[in-house]
Amino acid sequence: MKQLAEVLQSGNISEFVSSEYTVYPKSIAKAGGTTIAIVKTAEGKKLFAVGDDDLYDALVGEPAQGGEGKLCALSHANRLTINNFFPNTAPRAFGTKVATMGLGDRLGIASPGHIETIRGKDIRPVLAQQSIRELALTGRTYEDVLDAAAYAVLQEGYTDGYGADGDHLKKIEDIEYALRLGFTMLTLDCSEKIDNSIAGASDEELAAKYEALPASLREQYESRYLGEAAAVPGATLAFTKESLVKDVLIYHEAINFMEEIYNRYIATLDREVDFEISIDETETPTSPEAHYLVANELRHRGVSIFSMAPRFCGEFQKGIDYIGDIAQFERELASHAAIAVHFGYKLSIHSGSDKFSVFPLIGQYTKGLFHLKTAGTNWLEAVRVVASENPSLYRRMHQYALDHFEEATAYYHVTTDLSAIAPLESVTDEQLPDYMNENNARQLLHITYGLLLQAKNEDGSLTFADEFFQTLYDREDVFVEGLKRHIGKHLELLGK
Ligand SMILES: O=C(O)[C@@H](O)[C@H](O)[C@H](O)C(=O)CO
Repeated sequence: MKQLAEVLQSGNISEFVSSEYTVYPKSIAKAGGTTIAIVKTAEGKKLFAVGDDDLYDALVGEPAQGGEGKLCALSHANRLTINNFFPNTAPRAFGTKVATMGLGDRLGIASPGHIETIRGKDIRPVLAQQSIRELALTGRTYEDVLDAAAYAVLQEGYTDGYGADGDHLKKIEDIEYALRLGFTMLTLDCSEKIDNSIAGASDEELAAKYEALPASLREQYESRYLGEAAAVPGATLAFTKESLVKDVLIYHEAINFMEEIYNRYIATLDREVDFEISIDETETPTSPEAHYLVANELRHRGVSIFSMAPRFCGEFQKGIDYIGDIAQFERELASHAAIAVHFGYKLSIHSGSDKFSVFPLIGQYTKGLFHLKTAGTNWLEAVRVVASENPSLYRRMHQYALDHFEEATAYYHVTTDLSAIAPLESVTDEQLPDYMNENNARQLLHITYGLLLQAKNEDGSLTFADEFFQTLYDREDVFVEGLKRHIGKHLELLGK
């Protein structure tokens, strides 16, 4: 470590040679008289610091061998110190004028590869993006999520800014949890306030429900939407009394919820937060008219949003390409994108992983100004690494996923055909990575991530996770290249 201290202070990192550990060269940073760097050791990544002032004193670590400097854990406390001395390692809001991409990292190890993929492009990364569902399934916390993203930004010397999205939040306590930690994006999941029963209600039931609303409210809706046609350039909108009644009954409570959370939190914060509305995780596809209604009501109520995630026609399932009539998708996308432009926010594409057949349309109709959310596909790239570098582990994980698939379908909507997946015994080790190119196998491994990562043996040890993370640690170069290739394909087709 003495040599490392010397080369860090001299700035001649190229002279550093060690059999014990390697330095991430882009991580070298100075604040006052202290220099830090992230190093890869046999025991994991550490933060090395050498110096003698505030930053050095604030970092918690052990004296390094050789007496020069100290070796610190990539801990939550040290991350907060790093944030204080290096502001670019703290998340920020981006607003509506730049394209953004949610790069959800369920493992806490994907962000370096994401940064290398997105660096220099006309789009900014939301590296710290996880839903409460993902935290529950992986056993992680939002502190873990932020820590991992911040250390990745330090490791990669990334200075263009990154976001932190408390994703698919439904409960007040989860919203407050994310905001308390400094999350810079809030995705409000309104699915529990959307009344999906309306789609199948009889005319009598619809009339009774609608008449039960206050007359003043009904008159307000009717005067706004049944009078003059909505004038949104590029959007085809046609309200009828029948469609208006349904949309009001489907979304009225959700709109109230959006307004409540905005007024209670977003409007009162002393900092910028990108506020996203999610109405995508629901059975009811969002018609362009319904999208316009929600957006227009929010405007009338003074609610300003960063992005809106409608439930598009067709299927945006996890980890696989778009399923549906692409011509209809294009027609409706044109209106959805025009509505977003009209009201001054970005269209957000959830379950954005792998929707290659519609990415060019999304880039075209949003004019390159969108928010795209991915998460599962990044987990699957890690699984691909295991399939190529540790076939025995992959086979055990694959079998476990087959055995526990039904349990996982409680969390995610998929139409996976397990019978279409090639039997493990028919696949050679060299062919294992090909599973990640087959939709049914992709969804099998996608939705079982929580069960796989938290599986335990009878003695309480982790069945797969320790070996899984060690494999990814040993072959992080393969993981980075896989993410650059796969997420790079997303960006290229989106026109970025
Ligand atoms: O799995 C989750 O809960 C999230 O990744 C969620 O699916 C996210 O909002 C998303 O759409 C990622 O593609």
